[in-house]
Amino acid sequence: MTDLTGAIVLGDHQYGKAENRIVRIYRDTPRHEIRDVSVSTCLRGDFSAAHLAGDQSSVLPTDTQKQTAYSYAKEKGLDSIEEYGLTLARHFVDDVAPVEGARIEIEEYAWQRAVVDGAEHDHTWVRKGEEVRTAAITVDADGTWVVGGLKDLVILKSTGSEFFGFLKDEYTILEETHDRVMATSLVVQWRFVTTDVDWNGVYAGIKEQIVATFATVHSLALQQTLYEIGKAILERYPVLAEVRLSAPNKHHFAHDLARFGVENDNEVFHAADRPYGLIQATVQRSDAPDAGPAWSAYAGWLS
Ligand SMILES: O=c1[nH]c(=O)c2[nH]c(=O)[nH]c2[nH]1
Repeated sequence: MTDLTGAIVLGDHQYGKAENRIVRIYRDTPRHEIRDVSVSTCLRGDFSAAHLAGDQSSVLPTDTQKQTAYSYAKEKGLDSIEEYGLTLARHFVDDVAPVEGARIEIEEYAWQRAVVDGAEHDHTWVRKGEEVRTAAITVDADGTWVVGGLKDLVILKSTGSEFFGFLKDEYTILEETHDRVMATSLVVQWRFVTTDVDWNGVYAGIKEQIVATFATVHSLALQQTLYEIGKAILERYPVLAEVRLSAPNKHHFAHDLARFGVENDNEVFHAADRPYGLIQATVQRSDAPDAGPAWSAYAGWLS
């Protein structure tokens, strides 16, 4: 082994307040509205003095970033997480001198209006167990990047899925199937090429497209389904350059009931927890502009 002798220097660094849990109630009329988000703020620039000498003169405290995130939920509003994140990111870059770049990562948790005596209630909601909406906004001297997305969209089809013709070697015991359950918990993120967007409308359309494509594509593999989902999203929305997808294959194994003399024609399954196949793909336009720092994560930096 060769010992290394080079000088030790500070490399990439960034800092901020992760996972501010902000709930914004709009109560200007008797029918209230709710927004429930987790906001991570991250500042980029030359903060080396703080790391190397304990000099905080360029450091806007993470507490200040947190207070700004809360105040902006009232001052600027929270109509869409993309617009709110853009406003926050632009503020840090434009108004705080040492800040060269800002990244804002947001998750939004959906609430559904409670139904009481057959009518929607004005100020009570039930938390939706569905997907989490996500956004990642990056602003720096070179530009602005918005990535929208969702995660934890758990979806299952009970037929219309096959897996056969795969490569086999001496360790292959998997049997080919022409009818299986396909289930996953989707993470999908899409990169915009503009900020002139109906954020909430596009989000609703993309979610609808994901579900429809998963349901209607006769799948020969989860890989094929992911590509078809990404392609359908890009075909529907010219404001997008690229879609990234990650999908655990939530295996459902037909349980052996023959031992009891009971037939099991794809009716009773063991829903396996782990291990799981993990299939990931990027689907993009051939003329997609450079992604810059769009995918350069904050909260998941080392994960
Ligand atoms: O859709 C699938 N893709 C795979 O790559 C794979 N591998 C496996 O064992 N089952 C599956 N299913």
